[in-house]
Amino acid sequence: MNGHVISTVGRSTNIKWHECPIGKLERQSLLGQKGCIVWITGLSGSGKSTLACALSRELYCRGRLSYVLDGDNLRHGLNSDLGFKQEDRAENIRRIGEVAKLFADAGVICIASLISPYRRDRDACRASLSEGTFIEVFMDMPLELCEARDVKGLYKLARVGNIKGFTGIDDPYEAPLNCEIVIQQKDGVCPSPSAMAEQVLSYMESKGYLRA
Ligand SMILES: Nc1ncnc2c1ncn2[C@@H]1O[C@H](COP(=O)(O)OS(=O)(=O)O)[C@@H](OP(=O)(O)O)[C@H]1O
Ligand SMILES: Nc1ncnc2c1ncn2[C@@H]1O[C@H](COP(=O)(O)OP(=O)(O)O)[C@@H](O)[C@H]1O
Repeated sequence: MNGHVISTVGRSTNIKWHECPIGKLERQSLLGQKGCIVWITGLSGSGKSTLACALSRELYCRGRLSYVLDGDNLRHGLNSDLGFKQEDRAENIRRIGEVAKLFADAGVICIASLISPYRRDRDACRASLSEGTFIEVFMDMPLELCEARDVKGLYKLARVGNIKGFTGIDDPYEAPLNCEIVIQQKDGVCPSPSAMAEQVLSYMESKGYLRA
């Protein structure tokens, strides 16, 4: 950011960016890792929260600092004013993306797990970050599996029309075209939570995220 320019951003006029001498690089070397966003997208019941928790625990065991932003959880607070129509989901993703960006700037491995059904919204978040900061993980699980799990009974309600606009039933889900990681069933069997976490961890390890 240019430190001297007075600018207008959205409805904020006459604002100026303040640089701090302690920046992302200093924080990263303190933590021994690279701040980034692991963005887990997929249908309800596809295992996003399960992977987020397993990954966070594995990182913790390896002495790495992470923080989980779960769509469901953030809807209890920051995003409690949002519903599920397209513009609300877009705003949900934009806000979580902005919060995740702050965590990544803090040097933290931020794990965002939310349906984020629209490609455009996910791509906008990616585009607002520097190269390599956004690691998109697609939970490529068949609708039939997610629906069979139906932990919260929401698919059942959606099928009988008691929930309108439910992702995968009567609302769209746009799969990523070029994501970094795809989690899939093998021979019709879903990998265990720790195997899913291991797949993400080995990607992170090989790309150097787990060192400053
Ligand atoms: N209409 C509709 N469509 C999809 N999901 C619904 C809906 N209504 C409520 N829920 C519950 O909300 C959870 C999804 O919230 P997200 O913030 O991840 O959604 S989104 O990214 O804004 O699309 C989702 O939780 P997960 O199962 O964890 O994905 C559902 O439990
Ligand atoms: N890899 C897995 N193996 C077995 N069960 C899983 C796996 N991932 C998720 N589950 C189960 O599926 C259900 C939905 O998972 P969850 O993580 O809540 O999905 P989401 O956050 O995408 O809605 C939970 O009961 C969870 O225990």
